[in-house]
Amino acid sequence: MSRLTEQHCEACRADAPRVTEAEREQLLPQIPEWTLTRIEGVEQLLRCFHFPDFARAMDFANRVGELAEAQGHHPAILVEWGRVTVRWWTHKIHGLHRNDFVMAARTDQLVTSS
Ligand SMILES: C[C@H](O)[C@H](O)[C@H]1CNC2=NC(N)=NC(=O)C2=N1
Repeated sequence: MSRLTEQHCEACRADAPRVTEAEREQLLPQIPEWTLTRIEGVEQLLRCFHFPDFARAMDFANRVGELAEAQGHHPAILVEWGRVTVRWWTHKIHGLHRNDFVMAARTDQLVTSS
């Protein structure tokens, strides 16, 4: 299987499977900076990105938004002075799909490409 950064999101349906425990163990090492968390009962991937000021935080958030639009899969993004918090989960299945791991890895690439 190719690396997460080389993959694209698939169209998500309400009956799509959540990632299994085994898949999670296999995928998490590719996104070591991300935290597995549960918010209001929904499992999500979370990472905080740090920047020198608000303008560069906003610029990064906009690039995450462009990535989301291109892939048809969207995060929660909190923009603060010097910090952007990104959370990925799949709304339709109220949990984690492979898409969320792909998007977390692709989000990391935006930092290294900035
Ligand atoms: C109609 C539209 O494609 C769907 O609602 C997409 C939009 N982006 C999405 N993003 C996320 N994170 N989860 C979804 O279930 C989802 N569904």
